[in-house]
Amino acid sequence: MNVIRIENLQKSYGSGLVLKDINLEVNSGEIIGYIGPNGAGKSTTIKILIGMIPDFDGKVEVLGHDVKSNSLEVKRLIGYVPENASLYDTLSPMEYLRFLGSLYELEMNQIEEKATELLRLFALYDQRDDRMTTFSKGMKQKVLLISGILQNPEIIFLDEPLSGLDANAVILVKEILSQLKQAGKTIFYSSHIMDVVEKISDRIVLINKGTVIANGTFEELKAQRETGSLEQIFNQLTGNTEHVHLAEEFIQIMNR
Ligand SMILES: Nc1ncnc2c1ncn2[C@@H]1O[C@H](COP(=O)(O)OP(=O)(O)OP(=O)(O)O)[C@@H](O)[C@H]1O
Repeated sequence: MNVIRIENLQKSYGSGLVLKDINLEVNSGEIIGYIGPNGAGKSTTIKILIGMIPDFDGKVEVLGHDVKSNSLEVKRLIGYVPENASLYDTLSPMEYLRFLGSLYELEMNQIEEKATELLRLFALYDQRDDRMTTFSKGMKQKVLLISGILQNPEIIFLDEPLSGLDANAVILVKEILSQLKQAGKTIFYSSHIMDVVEKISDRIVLINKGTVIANGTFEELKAQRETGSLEQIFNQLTGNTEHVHLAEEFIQIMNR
């Protein structure tokens, strides 16, 4: 069953067309690794899917709801972990999670219990009432991860979710994602950390300059190329095979 359907999606900012013609279907229970170079349009796609960007061309449905005409229902059903640790950091983690939980109309005692326990699992229990202005990037990212799953959503959209996390937290999040998948959740996962995408994704969708240029399992993508790792496939498909020369040029300019 399709839980995400994207048909002929186009998105412009001013005169610049950043999503050219995206067509994509995601099945229930799949982990999609959504990858591409900087500026390819990954975050823009995710923001359209979660109903944050309403002005686009084409048809986008999430869990059977048209995101343009029914974005509130979509927002109710999905979880979103944004990139760049963007949260209200003058609040404490508990205040932030109470606020988020109440937007999702969760019971206050349920929010208290779940938030406290999830913060404990991420080693943030002792800081649960501290203002997040003093938090490191990774500590903020942990709070964002909790806020994306607090309401037990059907689909979880993660935009660079491992950003700033230490090695222990990365292992924990990878395990959480694979157990969420086993529990039937659909995960739309965008990241630049190729070895993690390679390991956790059922299907990898590679976009470049606003267009899907590859869509398949890691084994399928590998079978079409001579190269072995997803990082090498990514470099080959997005035309970046010049990194040694680029690095030499970089150092030469630096030394001038
Ligand atoms: N609010 C905006 N106004 C104008 N242009 C924007 C805006 N947001 C994104 N863009 C442009 O749209 C393009 C796609 O950006 P997007 O953030 O979706 O890329 P991305 O694939 O997520 O990149 P990254 O890997 O660097 O996070 C870029 O050229 C970017 O400059």
